[in-house]
Amino acid sequence: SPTSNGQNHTCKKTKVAILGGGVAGVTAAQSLSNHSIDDFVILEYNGEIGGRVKHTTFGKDASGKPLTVELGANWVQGLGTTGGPQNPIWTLAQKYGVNNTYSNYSSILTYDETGYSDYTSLFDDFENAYSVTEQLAGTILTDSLQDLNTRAGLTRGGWKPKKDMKAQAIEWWEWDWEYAYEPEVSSLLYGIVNYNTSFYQWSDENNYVWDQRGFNTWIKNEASTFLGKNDPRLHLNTIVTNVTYSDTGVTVTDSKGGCVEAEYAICTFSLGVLQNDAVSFEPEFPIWKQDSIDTFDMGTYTKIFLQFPPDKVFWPKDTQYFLYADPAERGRYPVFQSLDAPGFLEGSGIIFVTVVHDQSYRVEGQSDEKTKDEVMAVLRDMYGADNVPDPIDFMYPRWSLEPWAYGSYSNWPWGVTLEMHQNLRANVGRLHFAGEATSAEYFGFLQGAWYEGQKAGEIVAGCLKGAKDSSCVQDKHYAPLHGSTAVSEYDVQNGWTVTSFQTNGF
Ligand SMILES: Cc1cc2nc3c(=O)[nH]c(=O)nc-3n(C[C@H](O)[C@H](O)[C@H](O)COP(=O)(O)OP(=O)(O)OC[C@H]3O[C@@H](n4cnc5c(N)ncnc54)[C@H](O)[C@@H]3O)c2cc1C
Repeated sequence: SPTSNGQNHTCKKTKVAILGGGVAGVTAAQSLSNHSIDDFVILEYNGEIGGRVKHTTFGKDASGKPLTVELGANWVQGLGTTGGPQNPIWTLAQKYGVNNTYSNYSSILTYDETGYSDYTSLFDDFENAYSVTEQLAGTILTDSLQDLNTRAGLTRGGWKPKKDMKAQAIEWWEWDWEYAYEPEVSSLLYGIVNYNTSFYQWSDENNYVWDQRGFNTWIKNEASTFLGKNDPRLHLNTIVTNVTYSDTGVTVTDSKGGCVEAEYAICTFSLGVLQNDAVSFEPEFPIWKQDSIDTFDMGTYTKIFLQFPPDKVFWPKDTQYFLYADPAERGRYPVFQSLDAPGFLEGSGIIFVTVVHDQSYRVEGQSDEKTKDEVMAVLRDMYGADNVPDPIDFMYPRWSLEPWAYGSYSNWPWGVTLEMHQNLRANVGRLHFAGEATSAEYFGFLQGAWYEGQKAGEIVAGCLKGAKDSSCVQDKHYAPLHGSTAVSEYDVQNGWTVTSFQTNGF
């Protein structure tokens, strides 16, 4: 029979179509399951679940066995206290015995293009400024003041790196490394709130996962508590191309012409996927929704892996991090992280360097060879040309180009309100949204995806149980969105003498 989107075959019918099998998709399905709603399908682009929690093999250990490294999420961020509140990701990582080690951010040495150079005292300067900035964010929130960008916030605290490349390297370590964007474009208010919700609510520890089964082992294990082996509800290698939604249902088509007709759908595609029109939505999203998709930022975070002969490791083995201040370009190969350090992949000879945003685009757009040459030149500046042999393996992912992600994780641009963010979260008809980016409190983090997936699952379960169920809520959205200067204030005192726009339009 013809389907609602005109295709001439029968659609598979189900109650809920879950679009994407990352953390949010899996927790959404788990919520439905917990409500005894078992009639759902998960449509996933890749050949396995986990989404941006993704690993690959890289290099070899002493016995010739390939090693596993994480291309995406790598840390549990904000753990929690025993008996106290815990990050759900930490609870699950412990439940499945995921191997991890405390990231000691004090275990760091600093470098510039001449080699080792101790500028660690700048950390204290930054952190003093940051405390002032935190207070400021608190005032902005409680007094509903206008948001600032983080640059202005840091300046208020007395932090002004200007052209001092060492100070810029410190700032990159403290800010860009987490948000994947510069302070200039990041919200002071929501950047600080985002830090505090995880690190003050639970604990300020970040544990680095080096489990050789891969970090996504907890997702797979958790999914197997409600999905059977080869469960027919899990459709892997399925590329969704069209989502047609209304107030009565959602029809989803994939690239092979397969189709699912559902009473509800939960879309967990990344902000990058939504921004890049990788999937068509019919009807087009309402303006309030589309604007919010286009307003939030999708950051890119690229880890570049190198393996050296384990007996020729040239960096201090007892140290976790090495910060490099490039003399000309901020954020150019700034943080090297050793996996051949106590508690990690000891004896592996693996080190990796991380870049974000513009440097990610640059690196992801060029050849492996070119990037390798650049990184090697930096390492030889840091440690001396004679000490640094050629790597025996080299690899990095290209997140900004992945058609199922188009980036790594979202960031909150400055000046953007909570209402605008709510428009990103809110459902359109029976199409609901969840994922890292829809989390106001934990955007960018695994916990954000986890809570949002759970929330969407709860709402849809409530709706399926009966429209009167109190958990079946229409998400709030704001249209139009107010917040700029009132027209009456466009006057001479405010430097505005042209009045024609008021009579003739803009
Ligand atoms: C490099 C990197 C480092 C990170 N580091 C950390 C970290 O250390 N700690 C932390 O907490 N978080 C980290 N994150 C963020 C974390 O990985 C994400 O917040 C989380 O995994 C997002 O889950 P999600 O379910 O919202 O989205 P996703 O994992 O993106 O899930 C969405 C799913 O939809 C699928 N999909 C997309 N398009 C289609 C389509 N057309 N058809 C069918 N399926 C589709 C995708 O394949 C994917 O599986 C990092 C992310 C990256 C990339």
